[in-house]
Amino acid sequence: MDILKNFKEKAASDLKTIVFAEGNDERIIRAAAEVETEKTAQIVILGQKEEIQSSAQTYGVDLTGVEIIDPQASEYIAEFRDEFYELRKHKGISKAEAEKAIKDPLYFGTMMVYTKKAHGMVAGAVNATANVLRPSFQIVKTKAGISTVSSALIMVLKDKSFGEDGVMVFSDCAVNPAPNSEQLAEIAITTADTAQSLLDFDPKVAMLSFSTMGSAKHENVDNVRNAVEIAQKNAPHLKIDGEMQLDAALVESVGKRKAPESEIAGEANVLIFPDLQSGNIGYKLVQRIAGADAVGPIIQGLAEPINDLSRGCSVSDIVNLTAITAVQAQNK
Ligand SMILES: CC(C)(COP(=O)(O)OP(=O)(O)OC[C@H]1O[C@@H](n2cnc3c(N)ncnc32)[C@H](O)[C@@H]1OP(=O)(O)O)[C@@H](O)C(=O)NCCC(=O)NCCS
Ligand SMILES: CC(=O)OP(=O)(O)O
Repeated sequence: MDILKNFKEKAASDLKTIVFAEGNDERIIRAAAEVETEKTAQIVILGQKEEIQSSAQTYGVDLTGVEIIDPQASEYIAEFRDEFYELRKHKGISKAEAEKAIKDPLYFGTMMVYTKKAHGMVAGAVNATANVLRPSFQIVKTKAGISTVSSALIMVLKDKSFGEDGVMVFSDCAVNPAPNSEQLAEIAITTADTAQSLLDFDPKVAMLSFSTMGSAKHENVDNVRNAVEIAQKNAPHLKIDGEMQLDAALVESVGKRKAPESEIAGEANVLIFPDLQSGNIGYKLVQRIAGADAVGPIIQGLAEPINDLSRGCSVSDIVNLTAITAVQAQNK
């Protein structure tokens, strides 16, 4: 799979430090050792040192070169508590609550990134997405010019006739449960930027619906139609079109029939789902039934690279997302 090889080569060319917050998971320990062997990042694992070392021995994995930090006993606790307190005191948090919060590995890892002790974090093999994202929203916050953080999945398909030689980008499949038109427009523009900056795509963005160019009437369709209008107005240089059904977005003959005026119908390489129900189900259908590799979710719009895994991830999913996190850190 060439694109993943490319990410790894790029990551290896300028090593970044990436935190794995979930040292209590076998896949994370195995992935840390693999990243260390492949030399695509410098890994810090969070957790209890003796426990992680003993697990590594049980799995027959060598963690030489991997740093282990215990958030419960780290020299950074006082610094992180004070920084986090300053960031959240307007929400009525006390210093004791701040200390309790930052001893949680997800908060501790996010504080490491915020204070530049690491370049990025990967988590979510054990924790649900909301728990991975909340600390990043509270601590590192959004990039300048972005108000809605979202996610992108790089889908590497078996059928090379779709997207760019079988590679497509799907969004938002992990963050925003029910985006309004403004948010959906921002998600489309941010995802086009991710497709451009990470994959060198000329993005052709289809905004998906159960309707194509007014063929059905419903408030959910209106939400997508309005989003298309906003996205086209805010980013006139991008090829963004819709609303359209999936077949019109992907199949040339159907695109010609249903959306003859569209520049991207039938050849979309970026798919924007109307909400999280369809996005999360959609990517998992393609991953599990069509046998695609789903790389991500890559979180887009945060000020620092912090990425989420699916709890169903494999060791190689973690290794791949780590390389992408390192490349995001290089591109900052
Ligand atoms: C991500 C998520 C936890 C945020 O939920 P929320 O209820 O808005 O969270 P909170 O109210 O605790 O908000 C935390 C902060 O993040 C901010 N925030 C929430 N969503 C945001 C977004 N998409 N972009 C930027 N900031 C966001 C809030 O404004 C808030 O800021 P503040 O605390 O400084 O005021 C929620 O959208 C969620 O659960 N999404 C679904 C995740 C999921 O289950 N995915 C499926 C599997 S991948
Ligand atoms: C991205 C995603 O769906 O994550 P999880 O499977 O952990 O809920």
